[in-house]
Amino acid sequence: MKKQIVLLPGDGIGREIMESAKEVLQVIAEEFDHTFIFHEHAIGGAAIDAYGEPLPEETLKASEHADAILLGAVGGPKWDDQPVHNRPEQGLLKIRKSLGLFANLRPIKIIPALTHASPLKEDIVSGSDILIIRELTGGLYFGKPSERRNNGNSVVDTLSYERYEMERIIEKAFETAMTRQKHLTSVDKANVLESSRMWREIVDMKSNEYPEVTVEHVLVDAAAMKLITNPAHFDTIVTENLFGDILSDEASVIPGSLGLLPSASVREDGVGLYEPIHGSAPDIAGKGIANPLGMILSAAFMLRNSFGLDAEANEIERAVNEALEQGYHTADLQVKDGTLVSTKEMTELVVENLSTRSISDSICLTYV
Ligand SMILES: NC(=O)c1ccc[n+]([C@@H]2O[C@H](COP(=O)([O-])OP(=O)(O)OC[C@H]3O[C@@H](n4cnc5c(N)ncnc54)[C@H](O)[C@@H]3O)[C@@H](O)[C@H]2O)c1
Ligand SMILES: CC(C)[C@H](C(=O)O)[C@@H](O)C(=O)O
Ligand SMILES: [Mg+2]
Repeated sequence: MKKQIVLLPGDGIGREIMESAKEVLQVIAEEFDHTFIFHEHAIGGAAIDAYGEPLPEETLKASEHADAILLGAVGGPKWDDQPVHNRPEQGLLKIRKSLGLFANLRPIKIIPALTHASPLKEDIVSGSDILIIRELTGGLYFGKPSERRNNGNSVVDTLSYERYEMERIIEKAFETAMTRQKHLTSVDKANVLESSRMWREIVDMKSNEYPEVTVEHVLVDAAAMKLITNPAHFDTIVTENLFGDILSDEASVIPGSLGLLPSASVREDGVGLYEPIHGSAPDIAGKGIANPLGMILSAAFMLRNSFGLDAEANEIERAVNEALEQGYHTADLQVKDGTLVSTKEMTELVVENLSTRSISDSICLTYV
């Protein structure tokens, strides 16, 4: 299989972990006889420095023509003085919006080798397998007006959604729930927000089309509490943009670190942008200690979801688990014993485990 993949490393640790994903994909390409052609482009702060804007035209054009896009992370204190409309983060919002990537899938699972890594009690997190489906191209992030008024003494941000924007993400959530445990939790703030009342109406209407799916409505504040006191309660969660952003970072304590979680941002035709859910981590950028596994697992997510390469994605996930099983971990993971490794070392361990598999497989085949 031949695929054109656009790489957008971005800023901070985004640049460090993108190297890891690239290396893993190169090994997969060799092992499985694929051709992955990488096209690297600037986004975020790096693009502001080089082109004066966070999403240059050539980055967007290349992304439009790609088979899939991998993104590291954007942002950092260097660009704090930029006006809001030209901050690094706007590059990310604009690429999501321009490519119509309205559905953000954020799976939260316990990695088998990491059952002890969560700060939560093991019996609480045990068996957790959650998919947060976050609306990604509407809500407060994109509503107009968004501005200071009255000589800077008042401010307005706008939460706006069109009906079709809610309908398509809710439809996606029902469809996805049908492939999972058929339990859908819709998260909103319908006790206060008009937008949430419309959201709830649409969920209730859609539920008539999916009688097999059990639906519950949970207010976002209670959902935040339940997510970490009883994560095993949840299967598929659907929510609007900002609530999904906050809940997914919170949910990362279930497996043990923000550095572990991958995501896919997709539209109806399956075109996707894949990125870890975390940011550019300015506090550790440049130190070579970032956890590359959320990025590597995002590459696996891309292979499975955009290219249908299940065996290859499984292979990466197996190699990640194996590296952790052997007792290696990066500094973000609070595991008692084991060996602390750098970003590069963790990447090499994953790569070695990919290769080991091929060697042991061929030995097995010889004996069979
Ligand atoms: N998708 C994105 O590009 C994205 C996502 C979130 C935040 N951001 C941006 O990143 C910048 C920093 O934001 P922040 O500090 O609030 O959030 P962050 O996610 O960058 O970091 C939060 C904490 O988690 C740690 N962390 C994150 N990823 C890690 C990893 N892979 N390995 C080890 N530790 C990791 C960081 O060191 C930090 O202590 C901001 O400019 C923000 O806007 C970008
Ligand atoms: C950087 C920021 C705009 C972004 C978001 O809020 O969507 C990030 O937090 C994320 O989760 O991808
Ligand atoms: Mg976020």
